[in-house]
Amino acid sequence: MDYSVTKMQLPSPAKLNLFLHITGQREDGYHELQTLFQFIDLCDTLDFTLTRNNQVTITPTIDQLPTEENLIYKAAKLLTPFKKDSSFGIDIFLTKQLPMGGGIGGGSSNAATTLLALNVLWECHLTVERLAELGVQLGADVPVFVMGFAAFAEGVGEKLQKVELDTPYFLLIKPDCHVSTGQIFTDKYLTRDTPPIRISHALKLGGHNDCLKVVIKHNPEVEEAYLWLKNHGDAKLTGTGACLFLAFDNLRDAERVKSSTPNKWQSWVCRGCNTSPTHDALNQWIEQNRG
Ligand SMILES: C[C@@](CO)(OP(=O)(O)O)[C@H](O)COP(=O)(O)OP(=O)(O)OC[C@H]1O[C@@H](n2ccc(N)nc2=O)[C@H](O)[C@@H]1O
Ligand SMILES: Nc1ncnc2c1ncn2[C@@H]1O[C@H](COP(=O)(O)OP(=O)(O)O)[C@@H](O)[C@H]1O
Repeated sequence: MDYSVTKMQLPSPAKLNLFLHITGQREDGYHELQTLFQFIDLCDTLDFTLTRNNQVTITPTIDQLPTEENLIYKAAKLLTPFKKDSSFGIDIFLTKQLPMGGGIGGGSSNAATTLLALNVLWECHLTVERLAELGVQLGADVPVFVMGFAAFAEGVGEKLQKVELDTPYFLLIKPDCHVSTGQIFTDKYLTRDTPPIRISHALKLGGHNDCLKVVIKHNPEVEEAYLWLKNHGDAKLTGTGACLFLAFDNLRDAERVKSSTPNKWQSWVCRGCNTSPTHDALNQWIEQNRG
């Protein structure tokens, strides 16, 4: 055994798309993007317990989501061929805090956290690059969570260049609606021809979110929250929404605007991070449990 300890607890953070440009569409229908990913310290928690029964269990189940469709389960199944011992199984306890379908990548993050944890507990010994390559099959956002650094991303989000960004406080708001990513990407009025920019341009000048107009058209609740947040600064949509965010230099200002946020919207104050909290915790676990 690489490690005698059979339990591991890891945070599974959300991401923000600080901007999201759609630069084209591939023949398979998927869209070519340019985006700036940053993690935030708002996290789910996953507790892993290694077993010897060759089973994958996840508790509690997510409402209306069969276990086989849970991205945590799919991630575990992807790693099964690489287990050092075929008897290895895993019990996973999920503490969900991240809203689903909010454009903050909770499902993708859970999948990446599972890949990283099982790679160690099941002694698969795959590189993070290989895990990211496997992970993209589960979702375009999985690679950035596996690699664990803030990144300028291209392709469908899997071609990553590491970046160091300011780490502001963010006020994150979730309007009370669920945006369908598929519906946004199939809308004929979606802008798909934003000219590609260079990374230096992206870092200096930022960008916008091409999905905003179409998301607002389909979801009046997002428009209402966007207009409200815009009164306080440069409000942005993350991914295909529904979550919106606004950056602040200091915690006090972020908390002040949060306290005036209408109760009908969930809201959080969080901090941007350039390294994924999953990686910080995993490195600490490895350091503590090395033989
Ligand atoms: C838009 C982004 C930006 O970070 O974030 P989210 O809003 O989902 O968090 C992602 O690229 C979301 O990627 P991913 O998580 O794989 O999207 P999925 O829910 O699997 O995709 C749903 C559908 O959207 C379309 N889709 C998705 C990604 C992409 N680059 N082009 C697409 O055309 C496809 O039709 C796909 O079947
Ligand atoms: N472990 C998981 N956590 C959240 N959502 C999951 C999970 N597994 C599968 N899903 C599915 O993925 C969808 C998108 O989830 P999520 O990644 O949180 O949204 P988004 O990419 O919009 O931020 C959910 O609506 C749900 O059906």
